[in-house]
Amino acid sequence: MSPQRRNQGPLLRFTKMHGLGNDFMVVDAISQPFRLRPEMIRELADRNFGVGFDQLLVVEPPGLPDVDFRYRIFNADGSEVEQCGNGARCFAKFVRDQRLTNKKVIRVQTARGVIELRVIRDGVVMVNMGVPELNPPAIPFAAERRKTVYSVEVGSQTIELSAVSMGNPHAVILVDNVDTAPVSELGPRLENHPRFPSRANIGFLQILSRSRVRLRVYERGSGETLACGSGACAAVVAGCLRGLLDNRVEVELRGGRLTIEWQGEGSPVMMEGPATSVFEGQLRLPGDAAGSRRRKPGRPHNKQRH
Ligand SMILES: N[C@H](CCC[C@H](N)C(=O)O)C(=O)O
Repeated sequence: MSPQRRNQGPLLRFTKMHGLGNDFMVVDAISQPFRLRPEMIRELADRNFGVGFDQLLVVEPPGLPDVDFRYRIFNADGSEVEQCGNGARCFAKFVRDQRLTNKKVIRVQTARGVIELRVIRDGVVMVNMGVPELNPPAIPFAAERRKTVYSVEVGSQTIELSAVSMGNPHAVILVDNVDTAPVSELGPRLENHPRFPSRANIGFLQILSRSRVRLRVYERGSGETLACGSGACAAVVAGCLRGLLDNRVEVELRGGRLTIEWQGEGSPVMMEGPATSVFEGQLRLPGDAAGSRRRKPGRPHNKQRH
């Protein structure tokens, strides 16, 4: 986004937010026109040359009769994805702060279904994250049949993992100590493993007790984040299915704590946690930002399998 080109396009208003340090650029695409190519999203995600964020969250008008908004999610690599739990809490705070609604129970349509956001008080939101998907083809994960723990070959290693979808795909690996877990080495190799045809978020789970865990997540399309809401949900589901956790679990992430509840197969995962606004900003997009087909030279097109 060269400076001289910066002054050609429209001004874009946004709010910078985070959920336990998992940070977002949030855009109201109802009150202002907004459409960005993946390359532009990658530029805006850059923490030196752009705004800097793990995900871009976009608020759009509803596409279904019984929902309040459409909720679109883009990773820092520009890939559009199906779910973002920390983002959902921030979404609820954003639409109320921006006076787009005064509801305290907000139904939003994502790429993988409808989720319900319940504002407990300002800055604290409970999200019904939906029923986890465990059947391999729906995750998607390549396996002959559904198992609680799969063995996956990564180079010369065999990794034991659980596979869960919260709308987005997750692998969950048990570790003795998240502080020494091979997040940066194993995370990207599993994120892009062929058995995850849509890639995956990789969670490293340390069990402290039946109601307390620690978790680090190497996120699909963004790398390790300080917190991952859908990852916390997937980790609790995996731990419960392994018989290691009770129904209500405190998940300690590097950015803070989430409360996750799951009553077992067929029931939705409930997540409660904070949502924080940091600042409001505006930026001028390059004149051709809004989606002309001309590709920018130079940047390798990111490997996106969506
Ligand atoms: N990286 C994720 C999207 C964001 C999830 C995370 N930030 C959360 O809070 O759930 C994916 O590609 O599925």
